[in-house]
This record gives sequence, C-alpha cells and structure tokens, in this order.
Amino acid sequence: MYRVSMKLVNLDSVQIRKDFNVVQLRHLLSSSEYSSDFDEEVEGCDLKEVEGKKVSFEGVVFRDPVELYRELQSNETRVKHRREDFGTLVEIFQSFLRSGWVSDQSLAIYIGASFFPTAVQKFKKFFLKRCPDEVAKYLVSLGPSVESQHFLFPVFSEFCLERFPDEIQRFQDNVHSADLTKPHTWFPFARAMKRKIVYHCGPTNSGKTHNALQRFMEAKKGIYCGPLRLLAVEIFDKVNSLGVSCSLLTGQEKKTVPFANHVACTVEMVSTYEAYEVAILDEIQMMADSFRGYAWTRALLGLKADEIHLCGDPSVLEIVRKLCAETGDELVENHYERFKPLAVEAKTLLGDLRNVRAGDCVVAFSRREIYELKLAIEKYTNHRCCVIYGALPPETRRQQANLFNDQDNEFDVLVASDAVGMGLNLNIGRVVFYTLSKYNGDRIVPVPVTQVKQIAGRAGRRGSCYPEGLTTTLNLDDLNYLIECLKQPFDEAEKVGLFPFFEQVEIFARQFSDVTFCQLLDKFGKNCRLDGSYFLCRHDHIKKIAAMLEKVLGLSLQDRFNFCFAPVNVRDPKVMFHLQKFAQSYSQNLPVSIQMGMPKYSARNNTELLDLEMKHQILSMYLWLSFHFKRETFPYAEKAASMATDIADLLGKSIMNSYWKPRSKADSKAGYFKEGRGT
Ligand SMILES: Nc1ncnc2c1ncn2[C@@H]1O[C@H](COP(=O)(O)OP(=O)(O)OP(=O)(O)O)[C@@H](O)[C@H]1O
Ligand SMILES: [Mg+2]
Repeated sequence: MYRVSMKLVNLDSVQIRKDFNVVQLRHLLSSSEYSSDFDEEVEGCDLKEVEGKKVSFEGVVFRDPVELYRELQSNETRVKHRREDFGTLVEIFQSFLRSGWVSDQSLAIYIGASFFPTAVQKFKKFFLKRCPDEVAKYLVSLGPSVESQHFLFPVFSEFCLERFPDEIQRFQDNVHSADLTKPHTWFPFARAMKRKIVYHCGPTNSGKTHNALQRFMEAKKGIYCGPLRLLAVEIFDKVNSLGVSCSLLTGQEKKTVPFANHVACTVEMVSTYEAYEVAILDEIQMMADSFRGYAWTRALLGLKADEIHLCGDPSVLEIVRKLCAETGDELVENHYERFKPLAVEAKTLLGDLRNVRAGDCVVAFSRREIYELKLAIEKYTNHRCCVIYGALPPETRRQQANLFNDQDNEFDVLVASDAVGMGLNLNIGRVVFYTLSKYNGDRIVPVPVTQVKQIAGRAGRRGSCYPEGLTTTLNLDDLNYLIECLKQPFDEAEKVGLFPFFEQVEIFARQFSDVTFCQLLDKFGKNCRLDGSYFLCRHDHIKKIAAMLEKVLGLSLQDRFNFCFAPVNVRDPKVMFHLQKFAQSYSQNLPVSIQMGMPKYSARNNTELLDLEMKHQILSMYLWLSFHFKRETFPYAEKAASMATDIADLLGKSIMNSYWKPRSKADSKAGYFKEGRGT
C-alpha cells in the first residue's frame, strides 16, 4: 500500500542532493522513509458522512497515488460532476493553490513558486475532467481542507514529474547557484502568451501617458502601474471621473471600487498572476534605476496582458527591443514630440527672488532650502508658496499640488524638490532651478541630466494655464549647465535592474549555515550570475534593515526578506527604531501595536513639522506591513490609516501657516537677492 504523510518530503534532504533527477524524485516520493507516521493519521478517516449517511471511502483513502494517477491518465471519457460537487471541487483546488504547505512541498520536487500556479491550474483541469466518482465524492466529503490537500498532493506530484520534466530540470539547475540569468523564463504564463508591447516613446509633456490611457479605458480589464503613489492616485481619480470604474492599489492603501475591472497601482504591487487586456507601465525608463529598476523589469517580463503600453523617454528603447526579441513579444513603437518646445529664459532671475512670478516652480534639492525659499519668497514678494518634497505624505503633496493648480487663491508659486519630476500635471509656467547641484548621500554632485530634463519638462503642460513652457535658473552661473542638459540626447541605458524573488534567495541560502541574512545578501550579490542586459539592483538600504533586524530573533527568512522591503528612510533612526519594534512584536506573534502620541495641532516650528513627517512615515510603514504580512498581526491598520490622514491634514495646515525659519546651517547658500539681502 502506498502511503504518504505530512512528512512526504523533507526539504533539506532534497536540496542537499545536488544530483537529483526526476526519476530519483519519484523514488523519493514513494519511499517508505517518508511515510512512517502516516498510519496513525489516517486511522478511521475512511468513514465519512455524506448526505447524512456514513459512507466508507476505504477504497479511495488507501489508493496508491501512482496508480490513481495512471487511472486518471487512461480515463479518456470526460467525467460529469454534480453541480454542487463541482463547486466544492473548485474550492478544494483553490485552497490547494493557496496552501503554504502545498507550495512548500512542491518546492521540494522543484516546482518553483513562479511555476506553481500554472502547474496547479493544469492539474486541476486534468483532475476534474477525469476523476472517478468515488474519488470526487471522497474529496467533496473532505472539502477545502488540509486533508484534501494531503490526499491530492501525491497525485499532483506524479502529474508534475511526468508533465513538467523540463521546468523541473531548469529549476533544479538554478537551485545551487544564485542564477539570475534568463529572467524571462521565470514567467511561464507570460511566455505562453503572444503579447503586444507598445512603446510610447518621447520627451516629457508629449501625450504618452494620455494616449496609453485611452487604450486602458477602452479595455475590458486594465492595470496602470506608476512610479509613485501620487501618480497612481492621479490616474485613479482621472479614470473614475471619466466614468471608468477603477480601483487603487498601493503598498499602503487599497480602494476597491465596486465592479471595477481596472486598477491603478504602484509598480511594486503589480500581480503577474492576474490576466489583463491592457497594462500600462508608466515611466518605463525607470527600468534602469539603480534601486527600483527591478520592479519595472519584473512587470515587463511577467505581466499577463495582451497589450502592454510602455510610456517613457527613449533611454531604454534599445534594451526593450532586445528583451522583446527574447520573449517573442511583438513590439510597436510610437514616437512623440513635445507639444510645445520648452524655451530657456536666458536672462535668469539674476540672483534675485523678487523676480519670481505667478506660475513659477522654484526647484531646490533639500528640505531646508525649500523652506528657506518659501520663507524668502513670501517675505519679499506678494506671492504665497505651496511646497512639494519627498518626505511629505502623498496626500499632502496632492493637497499642495491642488492648491497650486487652483487659480482662485493666492498660492501661485510652487517650491519643490525633484519629487515633482515624474509624470505629474501641474499648472507650471516656468521652472526655475535654485541650484543645479545636490547632495547624493555622499557628496555634492551636479543634478543628473535626465533629472534636469524631467523637472524642466513640468513647465507648460498641455491643457494647463501655461501651455508655453519656460525654464531658467536663479543664478547666471548655472544657466550653461541647464542649457547643456536640455541639449543632450537621452542616454541609452545599457542594462536594466533585476532583483531575486524570495524563493531564489531562499534556495541560495540552503547552501550555508550560520550566516546572517545580511551576509547572505552580500554573498548573493557577489555570486549571482546575470545576463549582459541586467544589473543587480542596489540593496544597501535593504542590507541596513537586515542588519538592524539581526537583533530580532525568531523571524523566518521570508519574514526578514519582506520586512526589508518596508518603505522606510533608513537614515531616520526613529523610524528604524519603530520598524524594529514592529518586527519584535511580530516575531513573538503578538499583535503589533502603534505606540505613538497623536499630535493635536499643526506644527508651530520646524521641529514639530519634522515630528509630523516622521510620525506619518511610521504610520505609513505600519500600513505597508499590514498589507504584506498576516493582517491579524497588524490589528490597528484602520486606526493607522485614520491617524495618517489626520497627520497629513495637519501637515497641510502647518505648511500653509509656516512662517518660521527652518533649521539654519552655517553653509546655507547665501544670497537670494541681488543686493545680498539675506533672509
Ligand atoms: N490628445 C490630447 N488631448 C487633450 N489633452 C491631452 C492630449 N494629449 C495629452 N494631453 C494632456 O497633456 C498633458 C500632458 O500629457 P501626458 O501626461 O500624457 O504627457 P507625457 O508625455 O506622459 O508626459 P511625462 O513624460 O511628463 O509623463 C496632460 O494633462 C494630458 O491630459
Ligand atoms: Mg506621462
């Protein structure tokens, strides 16, 4: 008699046997060493209650799965199930697909997580078509349960070993190295499709996203993937206002619109399991971003969509052509020109902020400079300023953007960082660079050419109050660099980013004992093999979190991996401290609580403003964790969301009322005024 138990496959014993092949795996599955504790478990489970009667399923319970599989295989006549049984059987397969135990066990027969859903899907089709009545009845009596999973798994294994020898072999080959070559083969679903890729290629403000959105809204089912929460929200609002129901999905929030078939999300949240008619990957040049590039690469290679619209500048066009040749997808290129050319105002502001006018966006690259500029402009001109910078919550940035866009108020100047640089549509007539150098975390460097182009491109958007765009600098010294940047063609990216799935890191980890997760990431970085078109994304911030979490014991490798992707500013010790506390509670299986006083008033000074920003980041991190971990461990998600909204509100009010001087710094760039009048 064939017996299979919970200990069907011991992962470690499989992984260390490097020379395993499919035949040996099959032997392992049927060997008695994995069945020792089964007898006790199945004792008496052959008697089940069906429609009020006790029915014996002895003939089914103890069937040899190999033999059962053979019978299914040879059964050519299609089986018809009773409607209610069929419903239960489908639920059983859904629970099988979702079961962590089944996917873990599948790993041991080298069915990787990316291929697992395909394998289950095919198995379900095969099984339901051919399964004998008594087996179906037995399964129905078990329902979607651990028992039905245990019953089905050995048959599933047999099916996989016979049907997918190539996939198993490929995965097996990858197991013993940090192999990131041929990433297009990681997505068999997408590879089974003939996708059409449309590259909307052109400079800023040329209608790329607009055109892609037309196809998106016509489609029966669509997904928009953007680089920022703010952009995802902009698309969510726009599409819904045009009468197409669209949900929103970001790392921190989920707004489900009833009956919506469309979703606007941030690119990291994209699902490669769901099928779409049209997908948009906005700002596709971000594929070459050293930190986040992997998310665009993964979406491009893995999205299950008939049509994928890429919007971006031409810098990754050549590499997209290459990738499409590898994946076999059809590529259509649509080239765009800017609606109205961007003109450089050679006069500059002559070093004098009193030359700022309505519709200007003054760009600086530090929070301190932004507030100093706001203060100076408001003090020496009649203009009021809105501000946008990265550390502000998206809600506040949006509120500031709306305040600036609205022509019926006194807030007619925007002071912003590079956070305005991507895709946003603002009523900007002229972009004025306060400076063209910035701190890159290490030293002061010139602002990269692509960023200068992106930011300058915010001026003169079609449909705005200023359809003719201008750009200039505060000081004459910076003008030449601005002109140089705008003249330069787009750099061609040679490589795009890649980062392993958890599963790849986990498999790599099995070769080592006694290494910390941080060391493991280091080893992975050093050993990983990549094809010429890819680079491994920078993960310094991930390693920083990993190093901090080493003090937290009891976290699984997967938990560590997931925690490391939490959106935190690793340079902020207070936020890091809270992340550690959250991880600590999580590791002890305790409900993770938010221990934070809620401010009642808007900020009266810079310290209070920083405190509000920090508190919002902590709440935002809590929300992100609640979406990425067991929800019940983060029971205060709703409270966190409402606290975050209140803080974003307070931040908005604080900014509007801020007349204080930000933290002064000795090296503050002096002189906003021609006569050298300080602020
Ligand atoms: N055909 C059109 N009819 C009306 N408005 C349009 C049209 N094309 C574009 N627009 C408007 O012009 C503005 C800029 O377009 P869009 O956002 O598509 O540019 P983009 O090329 O994606 O720019 P970026 O590179 O900055 O993202 C938007 O406000 C958009 O709604
Ligand atoms: Mg765009």
